[in-house]
Amino acid sequence: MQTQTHAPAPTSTAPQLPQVTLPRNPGMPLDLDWVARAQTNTSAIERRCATLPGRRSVKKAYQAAWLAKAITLIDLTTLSGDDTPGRVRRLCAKGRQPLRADLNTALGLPPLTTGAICVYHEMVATAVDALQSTGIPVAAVSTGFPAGLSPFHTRIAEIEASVAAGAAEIDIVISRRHVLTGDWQALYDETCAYRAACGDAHVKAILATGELGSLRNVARASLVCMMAGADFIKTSTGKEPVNATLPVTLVMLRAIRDYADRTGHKVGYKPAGGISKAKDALVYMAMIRDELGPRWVQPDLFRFGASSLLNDIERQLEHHVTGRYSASHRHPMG
Ligand SMILES: O=C[C@H](O)COP(=O)(O)O
Repeated sequence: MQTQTHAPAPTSTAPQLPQVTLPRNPGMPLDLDWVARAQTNTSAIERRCATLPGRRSVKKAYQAAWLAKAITLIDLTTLSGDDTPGRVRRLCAKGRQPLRADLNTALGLPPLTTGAICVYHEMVATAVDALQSTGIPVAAVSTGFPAGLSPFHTRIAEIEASVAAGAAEIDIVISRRHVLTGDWQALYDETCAYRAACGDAHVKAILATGELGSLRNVARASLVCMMAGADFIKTSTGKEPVNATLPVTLVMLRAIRDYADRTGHKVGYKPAGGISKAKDALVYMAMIRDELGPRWVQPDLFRFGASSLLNDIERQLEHHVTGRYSASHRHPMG
């Protein structure tokens, strides 16, 4: 029988303005021996993931604190073909004040913000303008998102244009074919070029894990992207048939741990796509805390890529305060 543990409340629910205080991952030369040694034990990984939600539930008093913390870790995202400046401005307003003021007060929380606002390049200028003097970074999905199959020079130009428009973080998509053909040198070179084009903007490397074929490929691609200087590794675009999962998360977190042990550089993690329930967010947070420690549960090292998670977290916090759930249509965005 599984025993439920009460995870301690996060040390602080007030890391509101995401400040990157860590030195960036500078990368390292491609180490093909290390890449080849990366293995995964799928059945052990699946067993561990199956038991985690029961073993690491967060109960009552701590739950609200963890959910408030989760809000600060969200890259609040809109990546739709029908995005408009108006929608992006509303999203930014939600990012500035993600929780209804009465709930914020009742919970005794300081002002919260989301970790970032994540949009297509075309919407970067609008988001930057809407977030002026908030300290909330704008993340742009560039490099021919989501497939990453546009000509290489246009992918580089897109990064440069997003940075020039004010994006502080660039979510790049890797070429899946380099992984599927085992061309690690090509993946490394591509990611190095993206990082160079980003300049001071931080690089989140989207692996599109649902298209990589195996957990071993996920582990190897994670290592190669970190060797190439990725500041974050991210699971998915949200557009693949399978997006963030716990097994993929475990593999990527262990790659991050190996890389930190060996190089001393902490790389961030961003699960993205299909994370829409507060209870699932708590499981991800428990896993990252278990695998990497509490330092990683901060906005400079952990983000959820999510378009609708905030909606459910706000509903759960409303229930915590009032004992009632409001209809989800009362939370039209986030
Ligand atoms: O990077 C973020 C994802 O595209 C968001 O996916 P979602 O809409 O399933 O939450």
